Amino acid sequence: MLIVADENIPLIDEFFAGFGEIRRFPGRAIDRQSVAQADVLLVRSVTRVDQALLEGSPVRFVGTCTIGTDHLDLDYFQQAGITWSSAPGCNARGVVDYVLGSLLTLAELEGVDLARRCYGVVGAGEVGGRLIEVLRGLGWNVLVCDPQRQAVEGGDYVSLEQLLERCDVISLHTPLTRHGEHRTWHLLDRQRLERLRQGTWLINAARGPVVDNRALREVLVQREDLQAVLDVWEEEPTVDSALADLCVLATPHIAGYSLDGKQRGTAQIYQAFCRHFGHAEQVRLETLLPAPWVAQVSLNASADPAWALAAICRAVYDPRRDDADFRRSLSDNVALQRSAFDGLRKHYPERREIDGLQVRIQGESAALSRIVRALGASQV
Ligand SMILES: NC(=O)c1ccc[n+]([C@@H]2O[C@H](COP(=O)([O-])OP(=O)(O)OC[C@H]3O[C@@H](n4cnc5c(N)ncnc54)[C@H](O)[C@@H]3O)[C@@H](O)[C@H]2O)c1
Ligand SMILES: O=C(O)[C@H](O)[C@H](O)COP(=O)(O)O
Repeated sequence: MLIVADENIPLIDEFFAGFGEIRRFPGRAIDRQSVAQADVLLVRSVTRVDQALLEGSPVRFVGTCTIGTDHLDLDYFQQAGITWSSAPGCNARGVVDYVLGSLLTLAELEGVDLARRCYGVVGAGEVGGRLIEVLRGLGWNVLVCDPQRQAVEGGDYVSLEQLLERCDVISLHTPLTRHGEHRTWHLLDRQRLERLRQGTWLINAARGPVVDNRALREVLVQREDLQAVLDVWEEEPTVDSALADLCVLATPHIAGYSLDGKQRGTAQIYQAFCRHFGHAEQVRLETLLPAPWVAQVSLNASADPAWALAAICRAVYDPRRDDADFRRSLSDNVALQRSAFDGLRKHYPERREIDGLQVRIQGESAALSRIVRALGASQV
């Protein structure tokens, strides 16, 4: 069996070495020639997998070690009888940690109390659902827009217009879809951006084109009251550096890049591969993840809760470092800028997830215990 894989998929040998030859390529360089003899294709989000790539190749299984599937032509797979799998939820926690870190940064810059803001989560799936749970666990006010879920479940959802009208923080967690009643391409278009409440914080860690980037740049120039955090870009790896300059935090599509999340992505594809080819699973992710650099933090029960929240989150992850690395990499030379974007992602430092942390509270504090619980960390 020949397995062609994106070179940025971690643990590929650990999971797949027993099954045949593995050939690695940079994701953006995977072409018809690379897959001409492949039985299995394992990709990340940067490889467009469609008829133009696969027609005439022997590929019968495609795995993407990502949550997003907008780079796959699923209609073609069905028509061509190609089995595929993504890795639902694999890096959802990483995105939640990114949003938390962004909120902490924004709160510090503007001197506001996070508990007094109204949060709007657009898309309540793996990422949005976990985020809602954390924010509500902290006792914060959260409104949710997810028309598909609303249609199936009924319940406590609001329309996008109501959410934009009432929320001071908007966090986007929809897939990128270009067709249909609920398409998300330019979901936040110029009209909606112009209507954002005074002082709104907008966070996009979904896909770049969910926000009209050009309109956002122009609106941010006109309205200094708005604050934007962007992890994803409409033409990435090309970045509108004028837009990046206007953002409070700007990062190169790394919101979900926890080590746990990336390795979980490979493990999920391995499991789908084993199911498809009828192999027993021999490798377990738990045996491969290294011990985290910071396993435990200790807080005194007298700590101010807002300070404690920041201390716990930042012990694990602080997006300001990613923002600084990204800003240093921006260049007017498009080729250099694109390769820096990919380089930062390829050499991303080890980062773990907040819910893997142990928190020791010296003394008794119901408020601190609630924060630890809400974050999904364990109190010891
Ligand atoms: N920046 C990153 O590193 C990163 C990491 C992971 C995922 N993502 C992106 O985030 C997206 C969401 O991930 P997920 O795991 O939560 O996906 P998911 O499929 O579990 O959930 C998406 C939710 O969005 C809802 N939705 C779809 N269209 C909508 C619309 N028009 N308005 C409101 N809600 C809508 C769906 O009903 C669903 O509940 C992924 O598709 C991916 O593109 C980005
Ligand atoms: O969809 C996802 O899972 C995320 O956007 C993921 O972080 C994409 O990472 P990439 O495949 O581009 O390395």
